[in-house]
Amino acid sequence: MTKLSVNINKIATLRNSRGGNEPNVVRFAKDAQRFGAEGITIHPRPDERHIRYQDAYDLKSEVYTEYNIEGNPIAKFMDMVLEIKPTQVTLVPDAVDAITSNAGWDTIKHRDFLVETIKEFKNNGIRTSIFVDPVLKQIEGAKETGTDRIELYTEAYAHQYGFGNKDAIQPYFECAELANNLGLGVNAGHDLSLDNIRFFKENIPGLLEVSIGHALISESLYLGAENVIQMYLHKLK
Ligand SMILES: CC(=O)[C@@H](O)[C@H](O)COP(=O)(O)O
Ligand SMILES: NCC(=O)COP(=O)(O)O
Repeated sequence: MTKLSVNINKIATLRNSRGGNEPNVVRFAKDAQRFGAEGITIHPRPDERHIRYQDAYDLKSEVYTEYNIEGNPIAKFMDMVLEIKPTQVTLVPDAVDAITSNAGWDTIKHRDFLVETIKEFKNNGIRTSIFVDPVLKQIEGAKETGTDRIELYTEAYAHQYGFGNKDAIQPYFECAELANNLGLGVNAGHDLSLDNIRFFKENIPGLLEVSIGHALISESLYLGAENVIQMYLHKLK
């Protein structure tokens, strides 16, 4: 079974554009879960341009599905995650000024840092996942870090699928198969959408969770959030 985790960053982007508290991220998270979402994802960035650290705290008592917090484990982020204790933390190696995530970890170069960081989260009962490119040696490196799961960075797949290039799934298939064999759980995310999700799901063995934000919120403007979440759940069956 593949769980759908709804990334609500974009709700905060809209809210922040006017000040005030509309749309309300806690209300949206509650509604998304009521509509069937099996998790809520947030990715607070150091400049807090969308989800703010305070939102992460406000959501804690309202997320009764899986709470996934993504981000670069700088000190402020680590303190916040260790205090909130979400279901899962996903480590993403973003530069401070990144517009959006644009690369996975080099799990070989940053092995020692990842080992230490992951140990700290796991000692606090938080499941860990690390964002990686679909490269076999990075999956082998991920295994060495002690992480529970990987999150496959799907931007390249989504982009190529949009051009009709279905072969773009191949490195993801191979990496997922390797991860399964190594005992690593497999998550995926970035630019997944109603158009490309079914083919991805059908071809990735043991896909445990997808986190989807930008497309899902955009599609919801046209079709409504309840419809859209139901459509994803149907495609993920
Ligand atoms: C790791 C990942 O792919 C997502 O968390 C994505 O980066 C969302 O972040 P933004 O909403 O800031 O684009
Ligand atoms: N981890 C990926 C995520 O949470 C959402 O990414 P996107 O759908 O906004 O590209």
